[in-house]
Amino acid sequence: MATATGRDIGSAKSRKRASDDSADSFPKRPKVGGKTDLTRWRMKDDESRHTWHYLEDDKAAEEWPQSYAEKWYLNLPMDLPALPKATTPLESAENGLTFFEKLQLPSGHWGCEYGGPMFLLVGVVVAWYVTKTPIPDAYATEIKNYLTARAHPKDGGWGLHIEGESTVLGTAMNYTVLRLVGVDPEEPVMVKARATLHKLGGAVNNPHWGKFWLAVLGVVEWDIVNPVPPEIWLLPDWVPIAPWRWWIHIRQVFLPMGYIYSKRWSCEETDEIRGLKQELFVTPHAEINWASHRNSIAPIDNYNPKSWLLNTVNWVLVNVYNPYLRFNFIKERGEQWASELVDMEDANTDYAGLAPVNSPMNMIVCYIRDGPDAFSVRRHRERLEEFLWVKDEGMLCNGTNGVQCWDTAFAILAVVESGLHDKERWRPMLLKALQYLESQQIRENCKDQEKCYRQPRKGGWPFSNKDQGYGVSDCISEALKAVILLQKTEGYPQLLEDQRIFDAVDTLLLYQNDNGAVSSYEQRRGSEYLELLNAAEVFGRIMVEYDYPECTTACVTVLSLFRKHWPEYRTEEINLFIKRATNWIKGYQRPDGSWYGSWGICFTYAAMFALQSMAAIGENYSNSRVAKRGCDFLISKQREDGGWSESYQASETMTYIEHESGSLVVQTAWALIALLEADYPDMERIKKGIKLITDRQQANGEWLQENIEGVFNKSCMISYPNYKYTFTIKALGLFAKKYPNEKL
Ligand SMILES: CC(C)=CCC[C@@H](C)[C@H]1CC[C@@]2(C)C3=C(CC[C@]12C)[C@@]1(C)CC[C@H](O)C(C)(C)[C@@H]1CC3
Repeated sequence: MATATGRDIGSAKSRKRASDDSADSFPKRPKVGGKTDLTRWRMKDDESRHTWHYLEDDKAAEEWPQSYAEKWYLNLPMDLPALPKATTPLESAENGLTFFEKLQLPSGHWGCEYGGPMFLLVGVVVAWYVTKTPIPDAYATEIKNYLTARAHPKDGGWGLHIEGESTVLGTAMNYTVLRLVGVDPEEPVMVKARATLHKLGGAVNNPHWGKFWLAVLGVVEWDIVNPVPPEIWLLPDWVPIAPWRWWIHIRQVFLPMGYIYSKRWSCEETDEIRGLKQELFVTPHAEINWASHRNSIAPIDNYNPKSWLLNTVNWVLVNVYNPYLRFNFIKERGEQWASELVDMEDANTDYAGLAPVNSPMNMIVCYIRDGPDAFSVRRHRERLEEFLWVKDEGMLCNGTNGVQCWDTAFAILAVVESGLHDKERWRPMLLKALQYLESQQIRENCKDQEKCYRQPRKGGWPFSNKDQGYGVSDCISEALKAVILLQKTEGYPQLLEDQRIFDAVDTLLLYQNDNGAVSSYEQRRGSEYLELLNAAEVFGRIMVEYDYPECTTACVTVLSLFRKHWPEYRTEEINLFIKRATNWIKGYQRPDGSWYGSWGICFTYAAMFALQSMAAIGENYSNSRVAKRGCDFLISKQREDGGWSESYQASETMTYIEHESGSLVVQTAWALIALLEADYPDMERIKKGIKLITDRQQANGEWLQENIEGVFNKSCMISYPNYKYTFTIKALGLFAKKYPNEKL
């Protein structure tokens, strides 16, 4: 059989079968193909633990009918009637809410796909594969469908995220996924992807994380993987590079990765692995000098090239430390401590894990260490399910185990800030949402908090759910704002007594950095110089916490609200916090009046937050230079049709770039919220944007999905499908509040 690059890899069928002793214990994958029946998929909301189930028979499907939310996730017809046409912005907001209410889940929150990154599914599938977890046929089929649908139309490869160009990481990893779930290497999708991978130099050009996954599978030798010594965890805390100072995501990934690297553990060889060994490389596998490719990387993957310092450290580790100085007792102590830290992470998240990169790695650590039947492995196996999502295109891996608390907080805020929370009509929905947030507040600090380098989390809210259990500054803030606003409205129950509100504030006050700004999961602990040790070539700004206008603003707005209602509680500290935070926001404004946003695209998203901060301290277009410049920047980007449109490339390049697809509803809403918060005086300009939003509203009240909204680490995009409701409704509502007599 000839590959698209002409090399013969031997037919999958004629190849020698895996030797019976090793391969027999592996669940055999049947041929994958076709489609599942989308009307048979159900998403179980077990107190916001989401898992997808495929109902095999009619009876089961009848007994568990598909909800509106499920139909919406799967893009199936919802058959909702057309609503009376909105004649005012407020009616349009209510039409939007009528639709959005239908998507609320039984436990009171909203669910959604959280896709975009194309480097996550590989972790889940490799973890399943090496731990011999059977992969249900319906999963395999829909994974194949998703990856086929998302293969780059130009060359059949995959990028770092769904909008990106094909890379080695994306292509080699997703090709591997497809092989592991049972796709035949001769299928057109594989042939095309393989050709692209070969053009990019094959899998030896994988970035670090890609090489790691292939080493776990035994497709490459460990010599190709740059060092991840678990001994680094033995460094005393005062050392400036000690890992407790790193950003939580890189820290929790390096931890299990280090353990597995140190063990040089690889899965036994199987048919699929033998196949991958032949298919992923441009030269014959046996002839590859693995060590010589440690630093090989395709230019397209090399977004953040390794520093000279890291290259030197790696060289010393490989050529001096590993062969001559790595005494067994140091190695074992490093492994032992890493293993204990993995256990603490598992205990603190009930095996859910921080995110879908470290979670499957932790599962593999447990498998290596505790054996296949251990509770730890079984529990991980269950929790891994929660990262998966099914949509019309197929099955994908979400960026976290959901967006539950985050979206629910914004949903409440949209209604309250539109002034609609007083209306009886919206009370049941809001009450359920409040009950949900109540149930998800984190009530206890981590077990062994100091030992595992966690900061207090009691009183906080996570981004997804309480099981995951990581407080994030802005998730705490937005949720607390939603809770306070509702609880201070007549007719809503006081589900959280004051002490629980104080707990949230106490936790929040721990987040401020020395310069007044606020980061994401923790206060900053290390210097930006640690970026010199960034080994993950595909991401920038990943080694330490940074200052974010979004997170800083969220804290400013909630603390401003809090002090109005509880003026006596920690008054001095709160006043100082707000002052220092808003000063930082002012100082962070760029000469053109913009702010760089890290979690949404990009300057538009940040402007919304920064101008809210200014509003919180009474600064607006007419009395503040900062607010005026912020508005002028936004206005300079308004398009002819009244909308805004920013490309994900703005996040990558840190310069404003318009999206080629024209105005976008979500970004228009962000810009309008910013202008409304800042009291921008030209109503007609704002109304033009409002018109764009209402014109795009469908008869049943919904808005359709447009371009991707979110981002992380500058280079990877991620979807927030509920933003097209929460922010549009908020923009419409704010406008209606300010200009109640304006018609559409
Ligand atoms: C590089 C690695 C380890 C990749 C795994 C994916 C995670 C790092 C991403 C996926 C979702 C993600 C973008 C998220 C955030 C951090 C990084 C995450 C967890 C946070 C919590 C940071 C603070 C933000 O304001 C906000 C709350 C919006 C996001 C939410 C999603």
